[in-house]
Amino acid sequence: MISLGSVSKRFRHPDGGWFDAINDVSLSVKAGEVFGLIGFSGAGKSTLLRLINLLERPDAGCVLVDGRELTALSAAELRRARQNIGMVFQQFNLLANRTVAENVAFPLEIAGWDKAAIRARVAECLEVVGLADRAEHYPAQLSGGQKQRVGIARALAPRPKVILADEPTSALDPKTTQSVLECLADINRRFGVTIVIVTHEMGVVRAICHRAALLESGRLIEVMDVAGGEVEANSAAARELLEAA
Ligand SMILES: Nc1ncnc2c1ncn2[C@@H]1O[C@H](COP(=O)(O)OP(=O)(O)OP(=O)(O)O)[C@@H](O)[C@H]1O
Repeated sequence: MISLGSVSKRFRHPDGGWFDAINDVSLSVKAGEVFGLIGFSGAGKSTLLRLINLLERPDAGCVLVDGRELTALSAAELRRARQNIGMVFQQFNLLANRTVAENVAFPLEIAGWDKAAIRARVAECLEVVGLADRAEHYPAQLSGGQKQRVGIARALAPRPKVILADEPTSALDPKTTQSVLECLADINRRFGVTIVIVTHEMGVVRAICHRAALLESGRLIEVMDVAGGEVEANSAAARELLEAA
């Protein structure tokens, strides 16, 4: 479903030099997989996630999603291709002056859906995340976990094949974290949506990932399998993260 071929991304330092945030990373994510990107702070996890939908454009390498080479598309084609890729953010990024239903409707309005189809799809997605009774509430009236469920419903609304989640539970307490991860796992199982999730916690990898890539200083260290809730890791960096968990 997702293939990154030798992608690299560098940023300019304030001192004028360059900083390699992602260095020659290749990896593939299978259709229907929940795939983690894990590593310590500054490892390049968020940058790599944003390279998948070209929110960051790689300086080198290619990005394929669902058989399309995003790096080769025109701006208009890329806008359409991105409708196939939902995104969930750490700080939820909800529109404060829109109700829950209006937030979920937002990407469908942008995509030009008609009003009746939007109404039906919003109701469906709020049902999936267990917030049907909050449709007319505003974000400020919700708990953190509920806000993130709205974020997930909004990402799911355009029927994407891929959802990218950037530290979706980092702002939440452990119990709420569990329920938000279950919500994502449920969406993966029921609709076969491929999910890539950035985290610095092995607990998150154990809870919902099928595999996870470990990043360090912008490089891919290893791709770990997760079997029966146990992470199979070989590198010293992975063992350090496992011990910290
Ligand atoms: N737009 C940018 N301009 C300059 N430097 C950037 C930019 N985005 C990221 N970086 C740098 O690239 C490196 C990787 O950042 P990134 O956010 O991808 O790491 P991360 O592993 O997600 O970290 P964290 O867990 O702290 O969010 C960091 O050193 C960061 O300061």
